[in-house]
Amino acid sequence: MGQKTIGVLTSGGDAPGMNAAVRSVVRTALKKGFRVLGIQRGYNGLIHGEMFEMNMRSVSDIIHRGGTILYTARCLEFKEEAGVLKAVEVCKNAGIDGIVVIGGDGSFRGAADLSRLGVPCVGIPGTIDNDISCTDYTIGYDTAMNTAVEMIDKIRDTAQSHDRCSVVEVMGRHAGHIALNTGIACGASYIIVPEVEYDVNDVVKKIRAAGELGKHHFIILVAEGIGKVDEISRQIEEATGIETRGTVLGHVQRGGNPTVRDRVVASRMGYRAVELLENGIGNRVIGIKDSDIVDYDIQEALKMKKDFDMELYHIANEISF
Ligand SMILES: Nc1ncnc2c1ncn2[C@@H]1O[C@H](COP(=O)(O)OP(=O)(O)O)[C@@H](O)[C@H]1O
Ligand SMILES: O=P(O)(O)OC[C@H]1O[C@](O)(COP(=O)(O)O)[C@@H](O)[C@@H]1O
Ligand SMILES: [Mg+2]
Repeated sequence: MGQKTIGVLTSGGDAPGMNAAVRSVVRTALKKGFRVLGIQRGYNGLIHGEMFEMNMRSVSDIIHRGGTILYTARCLEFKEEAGVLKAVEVCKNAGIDGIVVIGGDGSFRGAADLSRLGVPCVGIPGTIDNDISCTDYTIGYDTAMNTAVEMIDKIRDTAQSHDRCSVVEVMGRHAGHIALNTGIACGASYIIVPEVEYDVNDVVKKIRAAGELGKHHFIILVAEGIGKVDEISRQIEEATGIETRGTVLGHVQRGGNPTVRDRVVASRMGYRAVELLENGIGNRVIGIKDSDIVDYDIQEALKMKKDFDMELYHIANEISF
């Protein structure tokens, strides 16, 4: 058998730590004697054959950088069978024996399609949202939350100076994990997430109760899955008479240098992904469970459900006065 060739790509929203994962995949594969192809712009680049051979130095000086040196994309064409078939053809022609796909749930659906059609893929969870059920943790989550907290601390300074209420929206797509953790870390008076039903009257009650205990400024955290920051701000201002401002943090949360945690998890996951492909095992997703690196069948992983941390939500509510 000739030399094995492994491809690596990043797909979906970028996440800090993706570069650390790419570096780990490339270095592990090269150490094992494989040829490595960097595929640019996710499945888009795969379909169009945008790829280049990588060596040890191709991943120098990137472990500390946000974004992804391989670029990323959301590729609609790949959601159709014809797009996947095109990609399979490209893989055959390039002699690709397996691909490491760094991305989120959408990217893993694509990886399952490719695996089914004969290109073994291993997924590494890279998304700030932490919305992948089979893993406790996704690459980028820690950095995104630390960035959000840094920003909200600044918002708090101005809210405090003006005796205002600030309603802040953080990312997370349909999940409230970022909102919950940044909310507790910023001392938010109330955290509104898709996983828990909310009534703006309860938010108002909480603000009033804290106000009676001498509080003059308030942070309300809202998950992207709820949105409506302007409407919620207006409702709070009308009901309490407290001047209220809304802020949507947006893409700032996706950038910046990855934290230690993101770099370490990315390095561990990249290593395992290559080990699987080395053994001819595809259609797997890597995860981390109770600090251990694990892997699952992609279809099974996509069927799993992730619990929202209701205990933490309860604690946040109890101590925010
Ligand atoms: N059901 C699907 N089948 C095949 N490919 C998919 C599917 N869903 C998403 N993809 C591919 O994965 C890409 C990234 O998915 P997306 O949901 O945008 O981000 P993420 O992977 O971060 O969740 C999409 O642009 C598309 O190319
Ligand atoms: O960058 P875009 O296309 O505006 O997408 C925003 C979405 O991407 C994210 O930042 C990351 O999501 P994915 O990792 O699933 O791509 C979400 O939090 C947000 O809903
Ligand atoms: Mg996703």
